[in-house]
Amino acid sequence: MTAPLLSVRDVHVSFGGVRAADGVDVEVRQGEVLAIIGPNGSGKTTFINLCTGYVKPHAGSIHLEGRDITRNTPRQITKLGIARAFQIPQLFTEHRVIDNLMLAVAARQGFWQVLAPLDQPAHRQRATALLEMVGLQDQAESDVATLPEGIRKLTDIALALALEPRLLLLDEPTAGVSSGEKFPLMDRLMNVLRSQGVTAVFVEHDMDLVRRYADRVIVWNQGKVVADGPPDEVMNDPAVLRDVVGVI
Ligand SMILES: Nc1ncnc2c1ncn2[C@@H]1O[C@H](COP(=O)(O)OP(=O)(O)OP(=O)(O)O)[C@@H](O)[C@H]1O
Repeated sequence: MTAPLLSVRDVHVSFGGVRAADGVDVEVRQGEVLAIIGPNGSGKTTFINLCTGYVKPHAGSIHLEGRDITRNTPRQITKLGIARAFQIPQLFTEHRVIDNLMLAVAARQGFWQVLAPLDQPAHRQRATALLEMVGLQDQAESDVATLPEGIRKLTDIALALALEPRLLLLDEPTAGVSSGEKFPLMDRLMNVLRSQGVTAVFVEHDMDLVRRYADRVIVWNQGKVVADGPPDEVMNDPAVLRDVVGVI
C-alpha cells in the first residue's frame, strides 16, 4: 500500500476552553476526493488551518508524503504542495480575471516577480492555461466584480492551481453559489482535479454534493473524527444521521 499523501496524527488544538482538535487522526490518500462534514463549530476549518500552517497544534504531528511539516510556515507548506481555496474568494475584485491570475503566476515564481510588470507573455500564457483548465477562458477580460459567485469561486480555484498543488483544500467551495450553479461548478472542479492529478479535501454542508462527489467522508463532532468511510456507508450510519446530518 502506498504511503498517504497527508498524515495527521493525534493532533490537539484548543482555543481558550474550546477543543477544536481533540486527538485527530486523519490520512489523505493520493488521488482521492475527501469530504469533511460536521456541525457548526466542530473544528472543520481548524483542520484546514492546521494542514496549511495557519494554526499550530499544541500536540501531535502533520506529515506530507512522510515529511514533517508540523512547524512549517504557511508559505513553506504552500511551496511543498498544499494549496487552499477560501470560503470567501480572495480576489482583487476591481481587476480583471486575467490580472488576478497573472498576479498568482508571478507570485508562484517568487516575490521579486510581483514587482516586475505583470502582463508579460509568460505570465499571460500560464494564466490563460489555468483559465482554460477551469473553463473560464471566455471570462479572462471580465472584471471580477461583475461575475456571479460561481465564476468567482472557479477563479479562486484557478488561483490555487497556479501554485501547482498536489493537495487542494477547499472550505465550502459552493457556499454562496446559487443552486443552479452548484453542480456545474463541482463538475468542473472534479474534471480539473482528475486531469491535473490533484488530491482534494473539501469541507461541505450540502449533503447532496458530498454524496455525489466524495470518494470518502470524514465526520467531525466537537473536535473529533467520529466517522470515516465511503459516503454510502457513513451517511447512512444512524448515529451520523442523528448527531451530525440532522443538525447541519
Ligand atoms: N482563531 C480562533 N480563536 C478562537 N476560537 C477559535 C478560533 N478558530 C476557531 N475557534 C473556535 O474553535 C471551534 C471550531 O471552529 P471551526 O471554525 O474550526 O469550526 P467549523 O466546524 O469549521 O465551523 P463552521 O461550520 O461554522 O465553519 C469553534 O468553537 C470556534 O469558535
